[in-house]
Amino acid sequence: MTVTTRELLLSRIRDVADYPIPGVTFKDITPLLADPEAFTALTGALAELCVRHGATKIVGLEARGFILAAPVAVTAKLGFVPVRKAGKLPGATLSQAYELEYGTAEIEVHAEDLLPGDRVMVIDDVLATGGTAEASLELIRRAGADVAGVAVLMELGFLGGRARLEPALAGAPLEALITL
Ligand SMILES: O=P(O)(O)OC[C@H]1O[C@H](OP(=O)(O)OP(=O)(O)O)[C@H](O)[C@@H]1O
Ligand SMILES: Nc1ncnc2[nH]cnc12
Repeated sequence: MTVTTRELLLSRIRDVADYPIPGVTFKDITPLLADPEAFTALTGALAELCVRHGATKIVGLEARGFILAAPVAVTAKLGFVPVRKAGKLPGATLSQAYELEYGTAEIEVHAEDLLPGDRVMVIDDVLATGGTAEASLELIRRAGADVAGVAVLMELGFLGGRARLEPALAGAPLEALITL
């Protein structure tokens, strides 16, 4: 990704103070999505990382992760598997509980959508504490698939998510287009 593309993405992210809790600056990506040049550059850069790391399948994390992961999967010509918040998927699921920057949550996947032999790249908008990504890697491995890596638009470096995620990555790459 060029420096200009990184600057374009950075310039389109909006800071919203004190949301959803006082003291937390929320990084709103909607202005970036609304700009076709920035959105295309973003999905192209993430798709390139998926191909570079040999992914054969894309996992997107509900909800903001879906916005990026679906166009990335289409661009990279790979299948897309949704990891959803608990209680949303109709079939037999694997579940994983985890702690968020603000609260706790549980995510699920249809185990049959991930197969032994799949090399899965996880796509999300933000890596904050790393709890969501960590839980998704657990689900991928429990389904019998391999982890190709994790790629996010933004890493909130000051929250230490990279260090938390390291054991679960087990040598797989964590890619962030922008680190704040
Ligand atoms: O690294 P973490 O501390 O786990 O935080 C990052 C996660 O938090 C946000 O999702 P959120 O659960 O707020 O849901 P949303 O996508 O539905 O807004 C974001 O989209 C990531 O998935
Ligand atoms: N500070 C933050 N901004 C945007 N998304 C987030 N997800 C978790 N923390 C976040």
